[in-house]
Amino acid sequence: MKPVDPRLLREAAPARRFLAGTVLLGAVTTALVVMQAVLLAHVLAAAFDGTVATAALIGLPAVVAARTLVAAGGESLATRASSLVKSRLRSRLAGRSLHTGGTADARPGDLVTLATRGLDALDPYFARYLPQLVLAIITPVAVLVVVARADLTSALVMAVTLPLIPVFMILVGLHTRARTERQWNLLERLGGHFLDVVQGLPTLKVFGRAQAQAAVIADVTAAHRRATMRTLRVAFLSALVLELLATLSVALVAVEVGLRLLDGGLPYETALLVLILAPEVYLPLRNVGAQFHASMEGATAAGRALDLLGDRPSDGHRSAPSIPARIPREPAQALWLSHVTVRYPDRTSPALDDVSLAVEPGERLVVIGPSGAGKSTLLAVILRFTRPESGDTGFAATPAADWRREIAWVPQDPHLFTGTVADNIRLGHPDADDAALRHAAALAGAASFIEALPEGYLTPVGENGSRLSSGQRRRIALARAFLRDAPILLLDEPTAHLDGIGAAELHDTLEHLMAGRTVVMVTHDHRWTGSADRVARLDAGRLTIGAPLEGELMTTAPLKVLS
Ligand SMILES: Nc1ncnc2c1ncn2[C@@H]1O[C@H](COP(=O)(O)OP(=O)(O)OP(=O)(O)O)[C@@H](O)[C@H]1O
Repeated sequence: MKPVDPRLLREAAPARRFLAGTVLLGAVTTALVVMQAVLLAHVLAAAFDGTVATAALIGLPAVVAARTLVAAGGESLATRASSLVKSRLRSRLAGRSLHTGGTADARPGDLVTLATRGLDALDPYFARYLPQLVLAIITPVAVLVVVARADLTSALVMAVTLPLIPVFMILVGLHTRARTERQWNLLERLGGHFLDVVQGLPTLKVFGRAQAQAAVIADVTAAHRRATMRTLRVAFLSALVLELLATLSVALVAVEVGLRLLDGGLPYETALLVLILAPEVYLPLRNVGAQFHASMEGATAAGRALDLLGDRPSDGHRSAPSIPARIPREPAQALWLSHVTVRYPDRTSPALDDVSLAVEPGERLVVIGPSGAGKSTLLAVILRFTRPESGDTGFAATPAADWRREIAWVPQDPHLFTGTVADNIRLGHPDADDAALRHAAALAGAASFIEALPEGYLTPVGENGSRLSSGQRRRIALARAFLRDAPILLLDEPTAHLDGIGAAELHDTLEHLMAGRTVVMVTHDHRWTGSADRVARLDAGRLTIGAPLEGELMTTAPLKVLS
């Protein structure tokens, strides 16, 4: 990281007035530092001679008070500059995220970490580091000029030792940069991964991968902790060494001044002035080193935010299925519900009201119904995400994890996890080899667009597939289902939000996937009723076999209802 990031300063253009005020107050502080030293030397020298320098005695507290006020004013101006820059960067990040659902290089979780904790860390950069940087430039020069006019030898000693501090700081900075960047990357990964896992928890549960993800979060947390400790260690050590260097330099001036004072080669008041001013030459540089470490996190985060505000999401194209699916085994447990009622905690009317149905092995049941009728709730009961308030099911006695092994679920908006395309398909069957993976992708009609991606199957998909179109995400979810090769298939609105062409392209793939499996499909799309073995209708939680609505194709056998 450079001492000052020019992009960040450009971003701070609207806060220019505040920053200019900070620089001006820095110059005033320097003048006050010199005045304070001159007055103090005068008061002490007078006291040594047995007199009282009244004017200097009155002026001294006034100068100290003015120094305090100017320092407070400087910090307040710098904080206002920081707030302006933060809110500008935040709104640009939010705008970017809204338009793209993330960026090519950042997942929504990363953006949240950046926009909150990351940009908050800019306060030390603007409120303390930048003002201190100004002081570190103005004060040593001004003090050296004052000392040179009083005593050239001391000024020369200071001029020789002073550059050692920035040289040493640059060396430490180079060493720290990589560590801070690593620490920040890990924190971002942690934020992104956590959000990713929470969003995709239902999918992880169905595929039995939730525990594995918890272990990944634990690993990233531990790595972040180690990186933070390493960065802190370097920061503490470098502060110690800078302190030592500055103290030795002041001691050198003190020895040289003391010897000449004993010789009588230096007036008492001049010696005092040099001794009081000597630490002031090194202090601002020492402080800027400390503030540099405190502000690095914010500056790194802001740099990352500025990097991200320039990228574009990529897209691909669709492909058609080519290879026939193989016939899967029968489910081990019976798929039936008897008098099942589900009521959500804050609702008076039930989401499913006394629903009974049985689906035969290999049968295809299509459940249609308007929005809010309870279709997703029905799937949630079968997936064991929702426990019925009353009623019984054929799978209630089976442990949920075992039952879910029988199921492949393609949700309405499939969740893709951070990782490669291959990782996402393998969720369906973690031990599957590459050949099986490619076969599943081909069956899902996903092979050609995956192979056209920059790194093929090893291309990272971005958080929740932000680099893929919604049709491509759906095909990856279908590939997952093909690879899972489970006897029961649950489909939630498989062609929702697709135009006529998109839905038609997906139709053949879905037919392949459904072939030979026990299928429950919930949908608004009446076109699917034509190929169903049976059609059920859900209305306000009640499953009915009523007369088809106008335009509906309810040409199927009546629904079997368990008594
Ligand atoms: N977690 C929940 N808490 C409270 N009420 C819920 C919850 N989930 C669903 N509901 C309510 O239960 C009813 C059935 O919802 P469900 O999502 O099953 O319907 P749906 O037919 O799948 O709708 P859509 O087609 O819009 O997805 C609705 O009235 C809905 O508002």
